[in-house]
Amino acid sequence: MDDARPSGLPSGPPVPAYPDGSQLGRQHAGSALVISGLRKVFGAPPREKVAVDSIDLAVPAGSFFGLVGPNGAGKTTTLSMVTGLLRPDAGRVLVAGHDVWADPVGAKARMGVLPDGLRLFERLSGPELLSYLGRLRGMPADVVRQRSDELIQVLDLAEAGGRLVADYSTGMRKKITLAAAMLHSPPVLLLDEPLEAVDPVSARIIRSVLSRYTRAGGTVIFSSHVMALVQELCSHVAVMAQGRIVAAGPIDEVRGSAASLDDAFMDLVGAGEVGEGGLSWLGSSPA
Ligand SMILES: Nc1ncnc2c1ncn2[C@@H]1O[C@H](COP(=O)(O)OP(=O)(O)OP(=O)(O)O)[C@@H](O)[C@H]1O
Repeated sequence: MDDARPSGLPSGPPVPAYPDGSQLGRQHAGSALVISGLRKVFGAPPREKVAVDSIDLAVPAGSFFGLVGPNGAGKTTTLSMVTGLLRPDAGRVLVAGHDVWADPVGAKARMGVLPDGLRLFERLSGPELLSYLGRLRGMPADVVRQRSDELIQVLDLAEAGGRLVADYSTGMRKKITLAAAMLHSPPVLLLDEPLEAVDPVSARIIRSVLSRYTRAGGTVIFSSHVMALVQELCSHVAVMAQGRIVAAGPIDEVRGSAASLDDAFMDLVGAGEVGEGGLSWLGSSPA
């Protein structure tokens, strides 16, 4: 184990190697994630929906990166293509320098994923699930056991003991999936709404584990609707609206002169206030 890393989490390569010899890889040698011209259209004309509209994005290695946007902006579709779950219509994705579609094994070994809609092996206990996934990744049994014990302890899942994942609460499901995502100590974590629908105690634990991971050199990319959380946790942010990236960069730059990230977000996505005349009936006598 690398002594420079905080204890309680598996060690691993914090700095990605960049074996991708392409111009894109060379141009972004300091990036944990590179997205170029990524596009996804659902349906067929005349009813097609451009969910992700040829986006470009570079996420610096070691950053805590928030992907924010209103409902339907394209965040989940983007993360699904980045993690190799959904085939893009066009574009390239490099994770730690490995092309997700040309070199899926290399890319997937370097990422940990918390996907939208948690599908788990419900009839296993938490430790059994981690053991199974670790062995699937080809990790030695003793390493899997040691890391799994530490993750279960740090994520406060030890009391669940042999309880089946099917009986876990939403917060416990997110935590065991996060443990599975971190087990092989990837340099990049991609998390779809890791803190939504999670109670404050579990949320605090998840936040602290993710902060420790970035302090140890890992890169976290997560989607969220909660602007205060993104402002507090993230070093960088990208704002998506209608399938496009409308702003991206260090959080202070994206916030600009606005009082908060929330205000900047409202300006960027063009959200309006409820007008004076709207909902005037609300609060009057029942009909
Ligand atoms: N499988 C699909 N088939 C058709 N349309 C889809 C599909 N998946 C997503 N869409 C559409 O693509 C657009 C982007 O959806 P997406 O789920 O990526 O947005 P999001 O930013 O993650 O939204 P939310 O914040 O609500 O989770 C939406 O208009 C959505 O209805």
